[in-house]
Amino acid sequence: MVNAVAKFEVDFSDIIAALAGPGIGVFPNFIDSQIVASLRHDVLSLGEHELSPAGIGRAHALQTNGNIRSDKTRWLEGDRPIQQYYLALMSRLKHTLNRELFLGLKDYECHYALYQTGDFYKKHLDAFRGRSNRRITTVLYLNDDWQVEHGGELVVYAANGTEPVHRILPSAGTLVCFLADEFPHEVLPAHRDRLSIAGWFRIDDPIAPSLCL
Ligand SMILES: O=C(O)CCC(=O)C(=O)O
Ligand SMILES: [Fe+2]
Repeated sequence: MVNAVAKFEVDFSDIIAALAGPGIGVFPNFIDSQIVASLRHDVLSLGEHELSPAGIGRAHALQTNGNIRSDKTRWLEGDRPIQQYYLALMSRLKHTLNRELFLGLKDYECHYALYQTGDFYKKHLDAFRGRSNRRITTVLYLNDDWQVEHGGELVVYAANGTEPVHRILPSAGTLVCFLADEFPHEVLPAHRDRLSIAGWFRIDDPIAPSLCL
């Protein structure tokens, strides 16, 4: 099935415009529903022991802190064809971002995240300017038929304030993309299982080799 849909074309032009303009964009139906279903199937096929409590902070000082976030994650390493498909798609996006916006992105890393009932991720930034190699955050949601009453919204705040600028339902196929050091955001508690793939484009700047977040 993956091969049959691998030729599915994804248009990146709206993402380029969003990142060059406001620095954030929300793209419903970004990915074909068959692909989303395969990704969902892939994460649901993982056993309990294959998902770990999510970490906070830099890789070399990674700690888990259930007061800040309570989801479970698993990094995508291309173990199965559907993961390879998604990583290849993001690699194409990386090349397009570099070509169009001269961002010098070197790498992309992403993990599945499972928020079970009651799980949350308190307000945070994904990167701190000058102290992180993460430049752009992507989140793709995998949840069919998500309703407002299921909670679990991603609330994104203005760069310099407490004003929410986006409230995003984690609906299947929706992609959110934003500058990682500009937008504080939080995941509100979900009332049913909430699946996503959170990822980051990185500049692995040799000037700051030890900055890993
Ligand atoms: O799942 C989401 O909506 C956002 C997750 C997030 O903020 C993160 O993993 O850093
Ligand atoms: Fe985040």
